[in-house]
Amino acid sequence: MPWFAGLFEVSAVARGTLFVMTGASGVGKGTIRAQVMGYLHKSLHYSISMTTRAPRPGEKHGQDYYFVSKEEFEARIARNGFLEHAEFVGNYYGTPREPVEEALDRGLDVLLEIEVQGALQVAERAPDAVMIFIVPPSLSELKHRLLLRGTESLEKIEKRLAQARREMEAAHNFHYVVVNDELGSAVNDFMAVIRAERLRYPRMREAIAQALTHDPEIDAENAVLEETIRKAGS
Ligand SMILES: Nc1ncnc2c1ncn2[C@@H]1O[C@H](COP(=O)(O)OP(=O)(O)OP(=O)(O)O)[C@@H](O)[C@H]1O
Ligand SMILES: Nc1nc2c(ncn2[C@@H]2O[C@H](COP(=O)(O)O)[C@@H](O)[C@H]2O)c(=O)[nH]1
Repeated sequence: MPWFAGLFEVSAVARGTLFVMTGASGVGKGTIRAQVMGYLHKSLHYSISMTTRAPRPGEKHGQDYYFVSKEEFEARIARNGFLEHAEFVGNYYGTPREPVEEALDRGLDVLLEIEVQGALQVAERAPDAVMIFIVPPSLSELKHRLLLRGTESLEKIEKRLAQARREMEAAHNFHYVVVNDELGSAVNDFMAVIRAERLRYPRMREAIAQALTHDPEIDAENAVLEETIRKAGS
């Protein structure tokens, strides 16, 4: 059997890739995600998380998060309804399992934007997931961004910053690191990771199978060219 025979047995839809973006609170994950989704909204499914934190002004249920009670969240934990979940500075956050599995099965890539403990759970449960760690240019800049964002009290900002120092020690567990200094460069780097991952061999099996086919129109032109060259040489 030729080496490429298996290429033709590719299932109709290749499973999508799971991309996990993590990093300290305030590093710019949500900002990068919004831009990336602007470019890739047709091929990348953003997983909407569930949380017990109260909505911030302007945040919408079902768009920014599913805002639920502690009881509802714990009931979902009990029925294994999360791909991952974690407690972060006094609230629960989690990724509902089913929509992620469904999108991956449909061949869509999926993006999670989650904190570090949850990302490490995904790395263990889904070893094929692509893990991307976002870092700030400095801790001073991280604090500056949280202060300017103005969505948390000073006390909560200090808690998030203390957590950030611990989280950055976990950076070695991730495949890629993107520095979010200048936003445009960070978005480009993030997009480069997605582009490169989409060119990995398992995703390119159909392209290789296609490369081994013939096109009758080009074959006919080739025959004419061959004949012309042969005549010119005789
Ligand atoms: N490259 C950047 N330069 C300057 N400011 C930035 C940059 N990226 C994001 N910001 C700003 O920093 C603040 C925090 O960004 P964002 O909310 O996206 O962070 P996050 O990592 O999603 O935070 P959290 O984890 O707390 O949800 C926002 O006000 C955002 O506008
Ligand atoms: N483990 C998970 N972490 C999540 C999820 N959704 C969001 N997050 C992260 O929580 C913190 C705080 O978020 P905020 O909206 O209150 O600022 C931040 O790092 C988010 O990325 C999730 O489903 N699981």
